[in-house]
Amino acid sequence: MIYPGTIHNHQMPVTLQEIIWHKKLEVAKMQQDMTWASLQRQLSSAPTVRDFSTALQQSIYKPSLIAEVKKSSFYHSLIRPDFEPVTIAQAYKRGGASCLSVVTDKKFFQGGFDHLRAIRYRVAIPLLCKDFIIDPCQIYLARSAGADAVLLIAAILTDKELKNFLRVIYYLGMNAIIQVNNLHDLDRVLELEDARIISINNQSYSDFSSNIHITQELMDARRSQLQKLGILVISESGIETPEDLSFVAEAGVQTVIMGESLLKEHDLELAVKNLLQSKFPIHH
Ligand SMILES: O=P(O)(O)OC[C@@H](O)[C@@H](O)c1c[nH]c2ccccc12
Repeated sequence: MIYPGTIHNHQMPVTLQEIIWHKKLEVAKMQQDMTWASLQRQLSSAPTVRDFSTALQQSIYKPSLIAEVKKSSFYHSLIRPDFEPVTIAQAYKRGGASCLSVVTDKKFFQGGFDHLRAIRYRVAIPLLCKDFIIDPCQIYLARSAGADAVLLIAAILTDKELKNFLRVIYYLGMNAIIQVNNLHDLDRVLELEDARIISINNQSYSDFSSNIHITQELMDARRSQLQKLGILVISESGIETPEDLSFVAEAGVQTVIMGESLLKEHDLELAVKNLLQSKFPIHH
């Protein structure tokens, strides 16, 4: 018989609640170490914003690609041991990625704002800050590190927080990408007046498994409303093959975010080129 006390801590699956619990501690510590004046100074010397959504819309590839710079994830452990953020970002750009997603969470993904900063000065395409945003100070820090867009996860924010954070992001001249993985959250986001980019996450927040049919399901349910509102839709998580890419494209998304399947390849530039130039039929 297994008693709860015999379960070792490292065997317990990570939950979204646990991530947020740690994120709250991280944010509290960040705020302790920071003054308003130093934040303002950092912001005023931040590199200018690049236009994330225009870069996606002007891509010659349909769907366009946001390639993700991510060293590891708690659910799939170390993805790329020879992780060099700038080298990876440069290869992605040469391959044809329109924008990059840079994971900045340290504890669960081994990312950091320093990755964002380093890439910003060396690679000339727009950058998304991929983190668990629960406080406006993270948005300010993302901007000062050179982010052009910030991810907001609908499942961890109230409607009021979503509205406030959107306002901060737009005030700083950036784009917001609002992530949803179910119809309830998609409908909440559609109620917001100024959502412009929505990302359908194919991932479950309970076991972090991915299923690209989530994209099809949500698109089938709200395709006309999304079109009418002129919202740019992204599909992310678990997109691995050219077939997966055309599957979500046929469901109606304009862009994909891909990380792990690219990062597993030795030659990243070639991996991106092969993916974007693969001739799978896409019917519209
Ligand atoms: O590596 P994948 O399966 O291509 O997925 C990328 C991205 O969607 C995933 O890393 C992700 C989804 N939501 C996040 C929030 C934070 C960090 C990372 C993520």
